[in-house]
Amino acid sequence: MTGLDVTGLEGRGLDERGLDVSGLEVRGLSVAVRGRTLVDDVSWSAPAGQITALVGPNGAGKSTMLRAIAGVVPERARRSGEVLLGGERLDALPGRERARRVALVEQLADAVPQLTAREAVRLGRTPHHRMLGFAIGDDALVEAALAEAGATALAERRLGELSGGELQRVHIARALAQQPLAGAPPAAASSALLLDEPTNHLDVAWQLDLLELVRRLAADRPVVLTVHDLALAATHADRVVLVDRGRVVAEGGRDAVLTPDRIRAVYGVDATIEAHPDGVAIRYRRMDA
Ligand SMILES: Nc1ncnc2c1ncn2[C@@H]1O[C@H](COP(=O)(O)OP(=O)(O)OP(=O)(O)O)[C@@H](O)[C@H]1O
Repeated sequence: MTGLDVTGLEGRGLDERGLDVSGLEVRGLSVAVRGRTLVDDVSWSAPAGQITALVGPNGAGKSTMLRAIAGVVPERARRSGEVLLGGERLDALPGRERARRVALVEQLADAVPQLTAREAVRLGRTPHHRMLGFAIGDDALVEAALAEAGATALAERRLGELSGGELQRVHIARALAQQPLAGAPPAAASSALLLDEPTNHLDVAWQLDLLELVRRLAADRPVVLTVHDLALAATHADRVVLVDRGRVVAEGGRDAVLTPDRIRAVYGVDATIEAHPDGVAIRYRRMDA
């Protein structure tokens, strides 16, 4: 089981207030579309070197938050607040530069079935070029990204033939290729990886595989993932941010955030939480049962 030490930031870039400026920090972020508030003045942080799980009921605003951090908002949306990475304001950066710093792997990431995995990963280099095209060094970065995501063996396969788990790896490789010097820390310390429901549609073995990959990637960058399985979040994440109706209900270590009281208040179900040496198990019951 992963330790959940929210104060374990020694050796990281702390500013004079003790905040981790090498990580991702969301400050007062709001997103509204046609007068409806989807994300309501949320503030939370995701330190580099840790996995931060964003959890909450359907429609709570998790995907909208990740998209807003990556600079993607719905049409006619109004966004306010700040997003900092390594102490630098991301929302002030041009889109292309921002895309190099923050990579988002979406739930239903669009996949052109005819593309090979290698071609799809190459597209990750797009924010590094003025026009569509490739530069010297791209090939090596693409191969490094494929290797880092454990997708080298898939390079020549077409996306349309891949399983959900294989496709997820290719999407992660593309996200890594999008960032500066993929696979070459410490430059990667100034980039962040956002994964929207990365374990969706994966069988348990693929889930564990993916979470091991995510753990490796989190070694030198902040990784934020959304997940519905609270036991998985409690077992594999270092930090948990609980979201409900566009707001942050709680943020911090597993024990502090995922309590039966909070689960009841947010999801409307009773939960029994058991910590085991190899993970956390949660049983749910209807409140009136
Ligand atoms: N483009 C959009 N225009 C208007 N409303 C939107 C748009 N995208 C999302 N919403 C609304 O914003 C709210 C939050 O959606 P979001 O997808 O962020 O939630 P979520 O927590 O990721 O949900 P889930 O767990 O079901 O994926 C929902 O009520 C959704 O209907």
